[in-house]
Amino acid sequence: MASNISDELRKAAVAFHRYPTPGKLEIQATKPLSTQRDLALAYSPGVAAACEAIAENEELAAELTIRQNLVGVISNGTAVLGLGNIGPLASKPVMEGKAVLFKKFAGIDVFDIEIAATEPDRVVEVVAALEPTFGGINLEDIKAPECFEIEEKLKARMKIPVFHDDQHGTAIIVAAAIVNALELAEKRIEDVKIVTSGAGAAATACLNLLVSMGARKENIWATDIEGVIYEGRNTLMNPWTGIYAQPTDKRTLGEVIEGADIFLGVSAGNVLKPEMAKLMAEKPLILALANPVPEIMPDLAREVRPDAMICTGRSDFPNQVNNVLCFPFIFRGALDVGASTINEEMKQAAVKAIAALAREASSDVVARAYGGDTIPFGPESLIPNPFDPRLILRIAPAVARAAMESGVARRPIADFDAYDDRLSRFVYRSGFVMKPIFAAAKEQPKCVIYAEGEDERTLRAAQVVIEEGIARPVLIGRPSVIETRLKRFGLSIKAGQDFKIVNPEDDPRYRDYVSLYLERAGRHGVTPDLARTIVRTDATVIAALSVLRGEADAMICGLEGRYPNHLSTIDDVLGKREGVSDYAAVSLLITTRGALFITDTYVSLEPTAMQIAEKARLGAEVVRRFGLEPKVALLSHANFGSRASGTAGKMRDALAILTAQEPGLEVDGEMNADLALSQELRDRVLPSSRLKGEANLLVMPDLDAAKIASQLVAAMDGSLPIGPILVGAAHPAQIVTSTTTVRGLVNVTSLAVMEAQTRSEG
Ligand SMILES: NC(=O)C1=CN([C@@H]2O[C@H](COP(=O)(O)OP(=O)(O)OC[C@H]3O[C@@H](n4cnc5c(N)ncnc54)[C@H](OP(=O)(O)O)[C@@H]3O)[C@@H](O)[C@H]2O)C=CC1
Ligand SMILES: CC(=O)C(=O)O
Ligand SMILES: [Mg+2]
Repeated sequence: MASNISDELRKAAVAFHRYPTPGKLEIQATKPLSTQRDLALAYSPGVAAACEAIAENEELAAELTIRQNLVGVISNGTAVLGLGNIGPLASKPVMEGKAVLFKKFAGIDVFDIEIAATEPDRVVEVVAALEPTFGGINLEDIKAPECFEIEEKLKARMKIPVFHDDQHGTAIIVAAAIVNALELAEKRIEDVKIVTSGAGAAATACLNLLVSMGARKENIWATDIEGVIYEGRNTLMNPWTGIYAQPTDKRTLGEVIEGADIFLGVSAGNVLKPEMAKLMAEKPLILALANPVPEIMPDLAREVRPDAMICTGRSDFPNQVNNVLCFPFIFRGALDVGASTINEEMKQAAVKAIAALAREASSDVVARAYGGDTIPFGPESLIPNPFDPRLILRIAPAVARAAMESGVARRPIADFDAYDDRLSRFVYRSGFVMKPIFAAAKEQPKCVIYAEGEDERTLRAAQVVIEEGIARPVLIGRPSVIETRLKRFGLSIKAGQDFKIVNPEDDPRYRDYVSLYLERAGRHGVTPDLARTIVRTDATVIAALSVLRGEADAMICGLEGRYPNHLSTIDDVLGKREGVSDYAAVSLLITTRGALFITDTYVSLEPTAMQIAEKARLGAEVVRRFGLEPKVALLSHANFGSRASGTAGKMRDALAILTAQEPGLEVDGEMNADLALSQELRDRVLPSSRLKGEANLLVMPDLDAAKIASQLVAAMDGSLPIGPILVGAAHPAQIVTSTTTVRGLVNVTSLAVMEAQTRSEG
């Protein structure tokens, strides 16, 4: 039964599931339970009030419980991936996995439920009885033909969406891929020959959807473990697949594959042989979707059919056609309008949204910003990448609208702009913020030199950066120390092979470095003797010199020592970017409300109005790198002239300067922080404010305010801090802090690489 995955991946996956706690999920309370009063509200006696309210009006369950955001992922383990009938208990990792995907991609909570029942009526009884618990039911990995009967009966009985993911999630994403592939191949769905391997849950639903889109039954050839589904066959037949029976004496996949435009594999690994692929029509589409082993491995298919468009269900090849691109988002839309079902209109809306997203022409900047397909639309990129944050933004509203228009929405959305805003906030809160930066970095990894190359965090970050193809690291440090530590920490990267070392105690470029340093810093009180010592001992100087000499594209320092000292070295050696009068440090916090940028958190103690305006402009530049439009608030203790104090006046002056310099920038001030984050509050004070919605860049009047505010927010909210991000240097240079984590270093590395790419383009 062992599936064909490498030993290395198998071990890593088992460890992943085992540590640090068994499994992939846990339940978290969303209300505090720290006092007796909390307990009285959450539990007896207070909870009775919520119960009675629902007993009187059941719609209130959507407001008083998690039901409307809770989906049951339910399996009986009879068709688990392509592993077959391995039973409900063994299916649990997949169901936990689906639960995590629902949560990560769409913010939907899930109880995974594995039931020990195979007889359809029994499964129906168990699931139907769960209706009070859930806002929707996602049936998973239940084999055909039982799955058809189970779903049909549940749909008839339940007033919430019941969706068999392997049927419809798969059909939707397959249809989207086919729409796009046919356009590229210049073929029409009415004309193409479609051959399946598999005639089960996924295959049947895919074919039904394709027929509803124009595919012709006489062009469809379904095969399963017994071969071709033909008229008169009486083994392993059922009414659902029977409709695709062909009047033919051909009996095997090998016989019917000839001239096929589309191979749809939803069966088992390695079923499509290279010699069969050879027989397909020109520019064929090969959908080898069995998991974890596809019907044909992409390299093998490519070898025999260089003209083919090839998709698999896996994350490690391009064109991942997997229902993960659909189920989180179709449920998001359905739940958000209280849909009673997921109907054909909603499915078609999802197909269109996915197909259109893949084709969306995006400028370089937008493609990077969204971290989606860096490969432009084409044979290698027929559908969006599962991490494309636009998936939720496009599919959920399209599905919600279709539900409303087709009359199945119990809680229609009144304001779609506000809904879009809510979805965007979800996207940017959930760690997707860094995705575009990682995607951009991986596209063209650059050479990054790390000053503190012996630090454990640098070594661990280097391992990640190399494995993920984000950058080519150079570590400053003693080779023997680095080697010993790599061994101690169990890291596999190798000096010379995966990364380079610059050894300050023994570097042939030493003399050149000293004279360059003198050239740059000689007028800052550095004598030749001092220069010789510094270049041997100060890793930040060495890092900056190698960037200046073009030996590295970007530098990172700051794990040790003080921020101002690192900045002053960078200033001595690299200097400021042309047209910039001062540096700024922008801190990004991924808060529970979304991404919040704060400037200047490290550089200027008491900036002038002119400097504040510049910091706002540099901050806006950073916000744009994340694909966001800056919404800038100049913060103060006063609101729009409410007090005549000095700092309020300074922020007002800064606004005037900024508006003159960059009239298109959405900025206002001076204002309090609460006004910056609430349109409603702002409307009460200055309804005509140029700032709309929530500010995402807060410009602080001085360093105290910036540092205190960012640390307070991070500590109270548990926000994820990214940065500080240094702007204003003539070459890419970043200064982290002594508390930066390994993940933090990886984040800053990606930002530095992205900046280096922009410089080399410019
Ligand atoms: N990429 C994606 O998003 C998805 C991929 N899949 C994959 O599709 C496959 C099928 O899933 P599903 O439809 O839910 O399961 P089902 O059990 O409902 O259907 C499986 C089908 O494949 C056939 N089959 C099994 N082994 C072979 C074989 N060696 N040669 C030819 N046909 C075979 C079965 O035939 P018979 O019944 O006669 O035994 C049956 O028709 C799995 O590998 C699954 O991982 C499924 C859903 C989504
Ligand atoms: C992806 C999926 O649902 C499956 O392979 O079963
Ligand atoms: Mg499945």
